[in-house]
This record gives sequence, C-alpha cells and structure tokens, in this order.
Amino acid sequence: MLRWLTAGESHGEALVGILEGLPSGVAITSTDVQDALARRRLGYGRGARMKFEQDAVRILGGVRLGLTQGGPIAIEIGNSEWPKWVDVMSADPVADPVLLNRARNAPLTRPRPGHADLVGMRKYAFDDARPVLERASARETATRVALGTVAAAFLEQVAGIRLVSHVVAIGPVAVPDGADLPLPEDAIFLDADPVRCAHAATSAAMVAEIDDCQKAGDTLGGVVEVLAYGLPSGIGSYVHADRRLDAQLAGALMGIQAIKGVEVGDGFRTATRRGSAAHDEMERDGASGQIRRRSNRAGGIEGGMSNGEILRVRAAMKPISTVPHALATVDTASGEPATAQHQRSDVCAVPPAAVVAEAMVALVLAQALLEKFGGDSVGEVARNVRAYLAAIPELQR
Ligand SMILES: Cc1cc2nc3c(=O)[nH]c(=O)nc-3n(C[C@H](O)[C@H](O)[C@H](O)COP(=O)(O)O)c2cc1C
Ligand SMILES: C=C(O[C@@H]1CC(C(=O)O)=C[C@@H](OP(=O)(O)O)[C@H]1O)C(=O)O
Repeated sequence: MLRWLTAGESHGEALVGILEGLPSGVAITSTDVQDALARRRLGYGRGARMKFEQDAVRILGGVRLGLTQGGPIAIEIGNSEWPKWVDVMSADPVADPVLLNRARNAPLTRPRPGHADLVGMRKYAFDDARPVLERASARETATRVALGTVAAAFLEQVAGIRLVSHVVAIGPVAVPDGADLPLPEDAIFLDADPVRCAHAATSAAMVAEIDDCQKAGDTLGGVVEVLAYGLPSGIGSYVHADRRLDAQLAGALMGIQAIKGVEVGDGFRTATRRGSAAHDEMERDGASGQIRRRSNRAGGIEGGMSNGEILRVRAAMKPISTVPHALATVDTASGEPATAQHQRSDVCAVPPAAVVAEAMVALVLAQALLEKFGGDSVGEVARNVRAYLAAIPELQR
C-alpha cells in the first residue's frame, strides 16, 4: 500500500511530506524534485509571493545515492521567507509582546467568502483566521508535487507510464473541442507557455483575459486536464466502490484546494449524448492485430478500470477567493459589516493547479499499480507487469 502525508504551514519554516510503501530502486534526486517545484511556481497571473519566495528541497530519508530504498521517503521544502515569520509562526511561545504586536501578527477577523477562514475559526475555536489560512493555503501543494514527482518516476521506471498536464480553460476562454492532446514530449513547451496551454491562439486569449481581470480587481478559475500515456489495462476494479480508479482519481483531484468539479473523459458532455455517440467502439487493428478504439470519450476508464487508452481527467478550479475588489463580510471582532481581508493574492492559479493535479494523478496511479502488481523493488514490479500483460489471451489483446 502506498500512503502519503504532509505537514506544515504556509508561512512556517518548512513543509514536510512522507511517502510510504514505494519499492526500492526508483531513481530520483533532489534536483528532480526541485525542477518539479519550479514548474509549480510558473504561470501567468500568480501573485508577488511566487517571485520572491523559494522552495529549498531536502530529501531527508528513504533515498540513498539517487535510489529509493523501500523505506518511507521524507522530503522537506524549506521556506526562504521564514526569517520574516519566525516569531509569528514560532512553534514555541514567544514571550516578547513587542514581537507579538507586529503588524504581521494582527488578528485577521474579516473572513474571506470562499476561503476556509470563517468555518475554520468556528470549527477549531480560533478568534483569528491566521491559523486557519496557514494550513488551508495551497502552499501545501508544494509537498504534494514533491511526493508526486517520486510517484511519477516510479510509474515511468516500472511500466513506461508518462503523465502530462495542461490548462484547457481559464474563465470563459477555452481550448476548442477536438484540439490535439499534448504528448509527454510536449511538457517542455507547456512549461514555457505562460498559461500551460497547448493551443497557441487560446493561450494568448487566456493571457489577455487574466490581464483584463487583474485590471478589474478580480480573480479567475478554469479547467485543467491530466493525461496518462502507457497505462496498462486493468488498473483499478469494478468489484467495489472504493477500488474504482475513477473514484480514486476524483477524490484525489477534489482534495486540491479550490477544485470544485472533476470529469473523467468527456464526463458531463457524455451525459448530453445518445449512447451510440457516447461510447468508444472497438475494432481489430489490421496491422497490429490488437483491439483498438475508434474514439476515447471514456477517457481511458471503463468499469472503474483503466482500459489501455490514454487516461484523461479534468478538474475545474473556482476563482481565487481573495478578491482584490473586496467582497462583503462581517468583522468577527466587532460584528460590523466589513470588506474581506486582502493583502495580496494570485489573480489566477490554474496553471500551477495543473501541475498539482498531475502530482495527484501520479500518486493515485502509483498506488493502484502497486495494488494490482505488488513488488518490493522496481525490477519485481516491472516483471509482474510484463507477466500480466503476456498472460492476456491473444484474442483479448
Ligand atoms: C495553486 C493554488 C494557488 C492558490 N492561490 C490562492 C491565493 O493566492 N489566494 C486565495 O485566496 N486562494 C488561493 N488558492 C485557493 C485556496 O487555497 C482555496 O480556495 C481555499 O483553501 C479554500 O478551499 P476551497 O476552495 O477548496 O473551498 C489557491 C489554490 C491553488 C490550488
Ligand atoms: C504560497 C503559495 O500559494 C499561496 C496559496 C494561497 C492560498 O490561500 O491558498 C495564498 C497565497 O499566499 P499569500 O496569502 O501568503 O500571498 C498564495 O501565494 C504557493 O503556491 O506556494
């Protein structure tokens, strides 16, 4: 079983992630993790913080000389801004009231509609939203990307599975239906695109939409898509609800801050079609002799199992809730009407959300692959994958 856990606050000293259950022999370095984190910082529309803050990666355990050892993998992501927050976020009590009275530590009592502030204060009995936003913040997704990088390396090294993520909509601007899907080799171009969009004309329109929105003091959401190439048929299962691959992917994607909808394949559009235009017809390919599909509307999953086609999942992100054109709220210290707290914020964080979604898909697929094939070393898992594929009867291939 593959398990993972993260700890740490947005302005704390460091975030920490642990990944337990990964076999030995996965080649991974702190540079690989650092590069993945740099991809998560990209994206037109992000706030000032992304420019000055740095992620300092240290692999603390589970990897030796560039290879996983089979034990839990611990990764620390140090926050370069920590010196500014050292007293506000100190784990131990800070005695000096001068330090405590700094502007940075003034209680936040004007909760933002759409953020976790108000309900978090009620639930954990705080009279200040600071501790709520510190942990609710998507800063935590840096850790998920770090762990997802290790999971993605495992997928590629045992079975040649490769992931790619891209942005298909920002606000009302969307990639046209039927546009070519990006390939794993396109990742380098996607990283270079300001909004991680594979369609050049749409990318330019998305940038213009973000500019427009920023001028209006507003924020934007959008839709991201993750593709997995090379996933063998038969990952996940139809036999029980919690073993369905689509259910696991949906849960993992919905667990990302601000994600409010998940679609597998054509998802909601499929619901508008007749059956004859909704499913992926089969035929035997003359050249390879293998069964192939005439389309991939299902997004590579049937009956809660991968079906050997490209896995395609989408996640819809709501607009950032820290809206500069401040929204109405109530000051919980005075009870009076107020405008929601706002210092700085992303205008649009859809491009980094795509990178986070890719990491979540990697973690789910790595867990599902291990559940199907087992194995304690890369070699053993890879052998099990090959043996399973070789045993599929000729006429079912
Ligand atoms: C990559 C990323 C960056 C985000 N940046 C911000 C931000 O700068 N300001 C903000 O208010 N929310 C931001 N969010 C969204 C909030 O974290 C999220 O809305 C909040 O935790 C409440 O959770 P919910 O939207 O799932 O209800 C971001 C989310 C992601 C995935
Ligand atoms: C720090 C990150 O994202 C943060 C996520 C976030 C939120 O509310 O989710 C709010 C912003 O932080 P702040 O309120 O301090 O400006 C983002 O910058 C990051 O992605 O590394």
